[in-house]
Amino acid sequence: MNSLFPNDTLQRIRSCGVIAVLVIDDAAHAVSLAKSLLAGGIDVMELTLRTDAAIESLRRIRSEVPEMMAGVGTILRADQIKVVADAGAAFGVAPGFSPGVVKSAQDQGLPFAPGILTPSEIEAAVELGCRELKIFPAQASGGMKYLGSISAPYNHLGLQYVPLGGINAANMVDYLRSPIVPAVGGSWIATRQLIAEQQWESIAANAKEARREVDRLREETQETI
Ligand SMILES: O=C[C@H](O)COP(=O)(O)O
Ligand SMILES: CC(=O)C(=O)O
Repeated sequence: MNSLFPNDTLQRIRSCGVIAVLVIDDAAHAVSLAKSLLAGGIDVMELTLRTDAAIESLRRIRSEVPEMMAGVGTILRADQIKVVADAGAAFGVAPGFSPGVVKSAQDQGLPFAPGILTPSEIEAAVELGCRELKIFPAQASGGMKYLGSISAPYNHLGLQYVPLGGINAANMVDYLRSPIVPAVGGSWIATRQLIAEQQWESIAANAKEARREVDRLREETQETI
């Protein structure tokens, strides 16, 4: 097996343009959260394994909000991959590159994007067969200028990068203009605090704002073709 993203999963991520990265403390909030994101036009989310509620939240969303594509983030150990795959995650990601985690994702057939920040990490990930990568922390490391520079030697490989870290409605379009970026990810749409306070309208409004940025960019690029 491999851990490549199937075309339809990648297409869904590209079409959404933004992955809502979530830290959820209470699985009872999961369904309302997913519905709020959908109301704002965001249908791809990443539940981070930073809290115990992430896996139960994934199960509830899969069963009650099937229109949402839910992946899992912050996968730090190889043994977590089976739990994530068994719970029905559409994909897995991590902030960094761990060969053991990548190999476990390949064994389980879970689409997986490791985090990279250096040429050596890109090369190690490519050597293991990865094509979809996360770049973290994107803004602090130099934003799209850094990503454009670091990715240049590998452009012939068709790698795809999802930037994460410090991204928001004001800077997301800088990344999305690049053909090597199918989507950005970020926690600004639904912060841990907004979720804990059940601020569903604010979350839907943030999602809508992000959606507007993606749509505006699409209109602009079509106009210039
Ligand atoms: O720790 C990283 C976050 O999950 C994603 O970055 P952000 O909070 O800057 O959006
Ligand atoms: C930061 C990130 O990429 C993750 O937690 O998976």
